[in-house]
Amino acid sequence: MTYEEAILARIANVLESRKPDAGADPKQSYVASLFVKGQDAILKKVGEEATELVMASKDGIPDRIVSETADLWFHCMIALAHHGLRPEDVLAELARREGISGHQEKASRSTQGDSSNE
Ligand SMILES: N=c1c2ncn([C@@H]3O[C@H](COP(=O)(O)OP(=O)(O)OP(=O)(O)O)[C@@H](O)[C@H]3O)c2ncn1[C@@H]1O[C@H](COP(=O)(O)O)[C@@H](O)[C@H]1O
Repeated sequence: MTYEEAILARIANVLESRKPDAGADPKQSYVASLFVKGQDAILKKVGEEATELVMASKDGIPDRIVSETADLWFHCMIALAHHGLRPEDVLAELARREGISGHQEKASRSTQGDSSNE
């Protein structure tokens, strides 16, 4: 496991420990408070953080772009955890896609009769 993978895995472990059935206190833990509020609250934060990243990117301030991207990734990890998924699942999917052009992937979808992205 790389240093970066280890960071994501450690955060994912902390997220698991913040779930209601793990006994985390929503008054003490931001993550626990989001889990208690439920999926809609988690997804609302994902949407807000995505919008904040868009604004930071338009402003072109590198520190803010990094900070807002961290916020977005973090809240995406909470959304994954809500579904029992882990960052390793996303890394595996990215690894599977490595070297496959997006154009090539889309073309192969249309020859398979997948019209979901038309
Ligand atoms: N990486 C993070 C992290 N990034 C962002 N945040 C929080 O996510 C929230 C982002 O919301 P906003 O930027 O919109 O700020 P806000 O207006 O204060 O938030 P809201 O009131 O709208 O929810 C803030 O409260 C941030 O502090 C994080 N909270 C926790 N972590 C990690 O999660 C771990 C567990 O956190 P707790 O569950 O709080 O102990 C921590 O040790 C960290 O490793």
